[in-house]
Amino acid sequence: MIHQIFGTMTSAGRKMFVAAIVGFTLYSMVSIAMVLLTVVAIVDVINDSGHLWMYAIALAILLLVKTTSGIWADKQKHCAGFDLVFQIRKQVIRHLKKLPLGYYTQSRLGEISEIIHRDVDNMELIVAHLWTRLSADILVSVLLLSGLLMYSWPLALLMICTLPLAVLYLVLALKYAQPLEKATGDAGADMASLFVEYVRGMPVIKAFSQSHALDDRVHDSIERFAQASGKAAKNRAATLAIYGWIMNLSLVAVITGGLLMVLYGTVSAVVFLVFIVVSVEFYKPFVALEGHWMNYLTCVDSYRRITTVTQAPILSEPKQPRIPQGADIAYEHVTFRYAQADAPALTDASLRIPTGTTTALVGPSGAGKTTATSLLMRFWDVDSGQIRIGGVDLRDIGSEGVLAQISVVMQNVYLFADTIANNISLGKKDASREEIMAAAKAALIHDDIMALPKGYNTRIGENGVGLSGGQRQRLSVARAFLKDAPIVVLDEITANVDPINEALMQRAVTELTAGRTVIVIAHHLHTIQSADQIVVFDAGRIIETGTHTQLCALPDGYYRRMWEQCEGLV
Ligand SMILES: Nc1ncnc2c1ncn2[C@@H]1O[C@H](COP(=O)(O)OP(=O)(O)OP(=O)(O)O)[C@@H](O)[C@H]1O
Repeated sequence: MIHQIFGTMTSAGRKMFVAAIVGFTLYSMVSIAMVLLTVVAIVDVINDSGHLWMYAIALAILLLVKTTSGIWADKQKHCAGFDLVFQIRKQVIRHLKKLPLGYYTQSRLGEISEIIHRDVDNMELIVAHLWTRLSADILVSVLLLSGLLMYSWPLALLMICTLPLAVLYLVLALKYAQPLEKATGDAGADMASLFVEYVRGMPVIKAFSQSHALDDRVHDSIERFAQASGKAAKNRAATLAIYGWIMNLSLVAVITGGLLMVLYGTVSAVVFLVFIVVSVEFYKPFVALEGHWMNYLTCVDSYRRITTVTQAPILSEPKQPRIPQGADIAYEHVTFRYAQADAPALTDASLRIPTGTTTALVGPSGAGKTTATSLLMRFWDVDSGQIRIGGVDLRDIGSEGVLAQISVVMQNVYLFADTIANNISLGKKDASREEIMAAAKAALIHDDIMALPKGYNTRIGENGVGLSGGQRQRLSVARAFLKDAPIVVLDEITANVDPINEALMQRAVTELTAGRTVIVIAHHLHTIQSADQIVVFDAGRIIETGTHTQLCALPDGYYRRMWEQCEGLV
């Protein structure tokens, strides 16, 4: 981890890191020099040497050097820490962009946001608060100890007599603390992701307030986090107290041994006094060690979570992407299984969709219709077989190339907190206002937009401005018009819009799909009778393919039974 973190920092960041260590070393050395000078001054002034003003000036100069080096080192350490956080955050975002879209349906958004915010911020601890101080402290301690050993080695040995035991205790205690810190971090990430789910699902939660299912999960997660962090905090407090006690036994040893040596005349009272004062300075880094180590554990834990994003597998992209010739689609013996699933969602599926035709995918819930369209958009790559657009394998076209060929109109339309115009121009970033308006007119949403307070410049979400379900769907049709891709994937509208909106949507969609290759995930059989091809899925397999008339003519066919049931209901 340490090696990788240093590799992530820029050379300017690394320079600031070294500068911070130099600054803190200077700061600590000057602090010790001031203490020693004070002791010498007291002895000297008591002996009436008359150097009082000289000592006062020397102390004032040292104080100035100490303050300046402290401020400088502090600034350098924070800048080095920010450099690291900035670089890691950029790395995470770069990788997030490369991840297949399928990753986002699997992974929880709250968790990703928690990693980008809290875990990446935690990495600043490691550089700013841990390594710079620790490196400087270790350097100063070694220098101090060498000096004191030369000054009076018996007292110096007494000063460090319990230190190895204290450090050994700390190492063991922190090994014990590691799973507690990990549990706290994981519970925090879990709680954050549930909060996001909770806020996003608020309308549903309110509508089904009887069930309280998510309420209970949120409360459980809060409790789990409180319990985990409480346990970790108790353990920290106990570790700190015991560690401090073992270490301070050295101080008792120095005082007792030193007093005996003064009594027997082995050392002078001044040497003894110097040792007591310097011991306090010597122990300071070791007192801080516990906190440093805890920070280190936090960082290791955060780094582990960051790598779950930065090392998530990405789809391989072609060095020289090929451009499809035409908009016909071919599925050849496609098999695909989701990462955590036992059975494949699609098995040996083969299908040909000629350019400019409409194909409806039908079948019971969970049959594999959405998976088939997701694979076409390269949200994931197939496990075996291949999918081709215009005769070229999707893996040779590359993710960007594939998505450029396809417009998607889904039931759940995501709108960004931006202007209506920018929401439409997602399909074509450099679109002019005229092009945006033409697309909106074609999608029969122009009049609705003009009725909004600022027309196309109205921001979604501002002053409570929103769009109805039907309007949102037509806005997504406008996006598709603007994108003008040769293939359209359409999730057929279910009954969640009113008849007027549904009729408008149907007209807009008919206009959009004319002349394009269209795949419709069909929920109503009576809307797809005129499709050029109907593909029936069941348990991940394509079991029937044909026109409505052909499929109805199949004796005991699956589609025929579905159709008869549907007719019966009508
Ligand atoms: N992200 C996912 N991770 C794991 N399994 C999934 C995922 N998405 C779908 N599945 C599973 O894959 C199978 C096919 O699902 P798919 O969504 O393709 O069916 P569908 O025919 O579109 O269903 P529906 O009409 O209800 O949308 C189902 O068993 C489903 O549980």
